[in-house]
Amino acid sequence: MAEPVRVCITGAAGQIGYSLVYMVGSGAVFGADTPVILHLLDIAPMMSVLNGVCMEISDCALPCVRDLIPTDNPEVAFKDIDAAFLVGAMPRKEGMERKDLLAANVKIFKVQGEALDKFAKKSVKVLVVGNPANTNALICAKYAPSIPRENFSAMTRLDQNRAQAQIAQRLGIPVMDVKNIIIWGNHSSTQFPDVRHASATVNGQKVSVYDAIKDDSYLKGDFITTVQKRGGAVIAARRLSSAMSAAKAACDHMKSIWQGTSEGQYVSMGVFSDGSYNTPEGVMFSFPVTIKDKKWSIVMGLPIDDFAQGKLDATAKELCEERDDAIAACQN
Ligand SMILES: NC(=O)c1ccc[n+]([C@@H]2O[C@H](COP(=O)([O-])OP(=O)(O)OC[C@H]3O[C@@H](n4cnc5c(N)ncnc54)[C@H](O)[C@@H]3O)[C@@H](O)[C@H]2O)c1
Ligand SMILES: O=C(O)C[C@H](O)C(=O)O
Repeated sequence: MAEPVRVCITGAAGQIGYSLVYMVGSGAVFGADTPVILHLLDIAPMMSVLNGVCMEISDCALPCVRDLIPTDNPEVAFKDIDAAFLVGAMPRKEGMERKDLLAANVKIFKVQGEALDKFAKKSVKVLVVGNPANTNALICAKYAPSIPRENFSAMTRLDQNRAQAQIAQRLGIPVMDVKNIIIWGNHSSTQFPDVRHASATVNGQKVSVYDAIKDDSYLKGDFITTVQKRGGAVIAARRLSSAMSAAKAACDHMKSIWQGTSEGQYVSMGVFSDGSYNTPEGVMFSFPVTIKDKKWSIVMGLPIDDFAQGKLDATAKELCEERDDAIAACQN
């Protein structure tokens, strides 16, 4: 068996945590032959619930789980970790936008950035799930200056999965036959789910999604708004924000980092913008990326038409506003 990977999951006593701890423990992310030591962080009042989660994980008798470390102490949670899923944060309620969570959540990511900086391995890969995810990831990285900023990313994989599922359902094909849908920008209602470069395999033939769907007004209208508003629709239906699908997407995201992307395929994640595609440098912008040896590269050279450029500009503007608000909130 390989060396154990130390994995921290924050908010482990919460909704997403309940699915995520199991999925990571089952070997779905780091591999069925890789033992994991799970560092599970939550706040002090949740320790009894967290102990219950640990009892259940233990009762699952998962071969990959080498050890469980439940704690409310960030030093213990982040000590020598290889990977972190930063989930612990307040979820939004009906009627809120994700950016309304900024004031409540951003300081958690400042404190956790400082703790990661002190206690985690410098090679740690940090995935931020807690909302507003892009801007929380930016703040977390800012307060962890000794860790390369490329090691931080924000989750837009749930949006990618949602978009892929919508197209597959529309075409009546399996989800795996839809490839390379892109989520640009913020994990918010300004995100741009883009199928212009995506392909679908229909009746054994690989064609562009545009040619397969043959409905411009759907692809430029309802498809985009459905994906943009899917989180809110789940909240309206469940009275709770998405959890199982969020945990699955977090696993997909970290698995892409750990195991790389396959030839010809890309995935979307919020990463530091280097100004590519005329986006503002330094914000955590969701781009299509390929990954090799745990390092991501933005897919370059995709044509951007006027419609797409308008969408990219709108989500970029929101990310700049969030960044400025977050930096101000951290100084109070
Ligand atoms: N990026 C995405 O696609 C995506 C998808 C779904 C949910 N989310 C976000 O994920 C976050 C968690 O959602 P949830 O449904 O699991 O919420 P939840 O309220 O069920 O669980 C959150 C957990 O985090 C804990 N927590 C709070 N502050 C903490 C801290 N400082 N350190 C450690 N733990 C802390 C809470 O005690 C709780 O157990 C929310 O912000 C939600 O909006 C993001
Ligand atoms: O929408 C939310 O607030 C939760 C999450 O970000 C989601 O997309 O489901």
